[in-house]
Amino acid sequence: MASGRVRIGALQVSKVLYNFVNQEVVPGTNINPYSFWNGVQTIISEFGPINRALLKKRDDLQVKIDEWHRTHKGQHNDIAAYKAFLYKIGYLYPRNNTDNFQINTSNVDDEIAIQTGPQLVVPLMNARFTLNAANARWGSLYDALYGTDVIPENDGCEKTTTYNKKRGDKVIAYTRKFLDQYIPLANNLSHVNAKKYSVEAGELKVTLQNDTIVGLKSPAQFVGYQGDADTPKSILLVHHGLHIEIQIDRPNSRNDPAGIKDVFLESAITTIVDCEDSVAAVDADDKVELYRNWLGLMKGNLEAEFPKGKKTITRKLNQDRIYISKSGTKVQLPGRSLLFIRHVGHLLYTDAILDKENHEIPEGILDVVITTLIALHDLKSTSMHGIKNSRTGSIYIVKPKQHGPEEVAFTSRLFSRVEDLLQLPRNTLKMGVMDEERRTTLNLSACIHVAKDRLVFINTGFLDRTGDDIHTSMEAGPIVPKGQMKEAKWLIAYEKNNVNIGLRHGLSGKAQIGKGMWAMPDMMAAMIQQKIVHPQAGANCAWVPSPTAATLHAIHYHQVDVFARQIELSSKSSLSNDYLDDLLIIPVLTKNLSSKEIQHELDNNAQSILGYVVRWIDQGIGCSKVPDINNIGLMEDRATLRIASQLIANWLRHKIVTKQQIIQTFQRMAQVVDKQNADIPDYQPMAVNFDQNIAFQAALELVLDGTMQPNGYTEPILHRRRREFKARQQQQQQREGSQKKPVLPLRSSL
Ligand SMILES: CC(=O)SCCNC(=O)CCNC(=O)[C@H](O)C(C)(C)COP(=O)(O)OP(=O)(O)OC[C@H]1O[C@@H](n2cnc3c(N)ncnc32)[C@H](O)[C@@H]1OP(=O)(O)O
Ligand SMILES: O=CC(=O)O
Ligand SMILES: [Mg+2]
Repeated sequence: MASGRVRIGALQVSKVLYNFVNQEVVPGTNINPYSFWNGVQTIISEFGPINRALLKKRDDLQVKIDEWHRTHKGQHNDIAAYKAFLYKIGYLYPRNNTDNFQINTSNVDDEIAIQTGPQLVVPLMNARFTLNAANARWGSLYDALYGTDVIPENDGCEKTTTYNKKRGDKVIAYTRKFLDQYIPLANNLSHVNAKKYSVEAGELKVTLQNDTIVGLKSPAQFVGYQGDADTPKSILLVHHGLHIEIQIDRPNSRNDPAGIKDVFLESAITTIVDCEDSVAAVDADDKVELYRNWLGLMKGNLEAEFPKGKKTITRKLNQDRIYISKSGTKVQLPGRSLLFIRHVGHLLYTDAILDKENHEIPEGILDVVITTLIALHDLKSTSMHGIKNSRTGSIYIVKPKQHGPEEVAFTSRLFSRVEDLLQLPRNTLKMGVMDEERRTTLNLSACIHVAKDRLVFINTGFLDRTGDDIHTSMEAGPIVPKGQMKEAKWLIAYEKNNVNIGLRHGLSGKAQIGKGMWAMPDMMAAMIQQKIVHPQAGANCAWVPSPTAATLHAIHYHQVDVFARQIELSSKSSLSNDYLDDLLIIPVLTKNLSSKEIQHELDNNAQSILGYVVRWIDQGIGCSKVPDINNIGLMEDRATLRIASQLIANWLRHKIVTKQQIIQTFQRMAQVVDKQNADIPDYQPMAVNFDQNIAFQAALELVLDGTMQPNGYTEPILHRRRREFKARQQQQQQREGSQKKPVLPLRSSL
């Protein structure tokens, strides 16, 4: 047995994982480590082979679909024939079997069941960001407006090194308007004219400039306050189930007539801490790093120390917020976002544990056993800091990249076995199902059915879903450029289908119907304009990339009453719509592209692939902001990489581009990316030696071998290449005999 491993029965567990579990996780859980590891062994031997069989089924179906397209050239538009074929091979499930049921999930926290609002996603590898995300339940509207393009930088309103009063005044005006819209005063009076907020006999009173004293149009919106009733430090209000806090601090209010220092919005109601597409975790060391951060969240003691400006900051989890209610009793509101954890999908295998045949085990199995063991600290309230995640005793797991009902059922059975192992009541483990693979979308009712007692969300992960659409139909013909995908008929149907099916099966009030990521982290004005479509479509939540985006997107849930919208949608006959035919429309090009259009698309994708991959391979960073060809910083993760690489692979397959053209383009764009990254310490330029640069080779491989990747996933190549990079780095360090440099010098995992 290799050194660095501990034998547990037939398993070989890496020491770093074994020690972490036994020394850091188990104490306080009342779990016997011996029984735990034995149980893990049994689960792996039972579920490992099924995992493998499910993956084989994916491949078998893909082979049949490829063959059908090859033998039915140009017939992909014959939906009836295509559909009949998909039913025949079992890709499509019969429709009517599972149509008539409601989900039955219980013990769900309010944040999921009855609150609507932004859902933040954060890479769990990065403790600094993760803490920020957990604390993003509450966000400053003043900061979110002042710091972003929602207030345009023109007319003297630029962001300057010191406070720009003109810009600040715009922020204040925007916020007062927000208050007038969602917390209106009686008699159509305005917060703009407020000079004092106070509490009298349990009611909020607002004194205006002309000394009129007015209450709220709906007095029930006033929930509580902090400080003295006559001169409160903060006023707590509520609208659409979301809280708003007016903070009053005259000396620090920049001469605001009412002494308002800031307005805080309840923002990231839920957060997904991510072990999947936004992280680069390729071995036991990486996995333990992730799990240790999750442990810190579940024990409430996660901390990160980092330099900011001239100071060193120590970031911790925020406490709950305490107010005095109207009637003088205590009001306690969660200070932190309700956390989900996103595991990896069924495809990944990890060498953190080897099975009896010396094979790597399915990483999804490792994720569920370890993260659930860790979450016992939350369920058993072992936190010394009074920090708690679920108040209903649930553990929220997002399971990504599942292909159809069989795979969802497999996950649910696996969850049950882990519940038994850790003596948890059935359905403690809740499942969020990413509707992000074609076979899941097409059989969504059946997927929900097999998880109906533990389902807490369905979410349109449109990025992976786009990648899967391209790969599945690889042989059908050349696919449209990325920018045109938004208008594709299948995608429009997919978004509607998800909401419809969610409502049909009674998710409203029990589980979230969620929408996808805003992938332009710096374009907040555009987000304010566009992302309102998510609540309008009946979605309880939608993904945002940052706390600032969460605060701004929260405004949309004040604008739209999602539950009212869901009732409206449910009463429409369209709820019974079956979008199947539209979902099957393949986005094949219908007109020839000019060589200029082709090269532009190739350049753009090459730049984003290289910009993302070089940080993934060399620095272990799984989510980056990468400029596109128009210099707009885009959030890139493995799902966006899947789209870009599959699209170019598809164009190569259909001779829209040549291999030579791709290589030349990648070499040219590597120089652009090298320039963009020149300021990163220790950055190794790709353009120095293309043949030897692992990141460059990985990027190219993703495209040139793209058609052969399972379901178009990027993980196999990324993981192999990152391991290669780490090994090379280690060898180099050994050669240099350097003790100083850590193996992963550049990871920003503070
Ligand atoms: C298809 C899918 O699966 S989508 C899901 C995966 N995607 C994600 O998880 C997106 C997460 N977002 C991120 O990783 C980042 O926001 C990026 C990479 C997009 C941009 O990162 P950066 O360029 O470093 O952001 P930027 O410089 O604008 O802001 C950094 C600040 O914002 C905070 N921040 C940014 N994103 C987040 C986040 N998701 N959660 C918490 N804090 C965040 C950081 O903590 C930092 O503040 P600090 O200095 O006080 O710690
Ligand atoms: O995971 C989200 C996606 O869009 O993919
Ligand atoms: Mg995804």
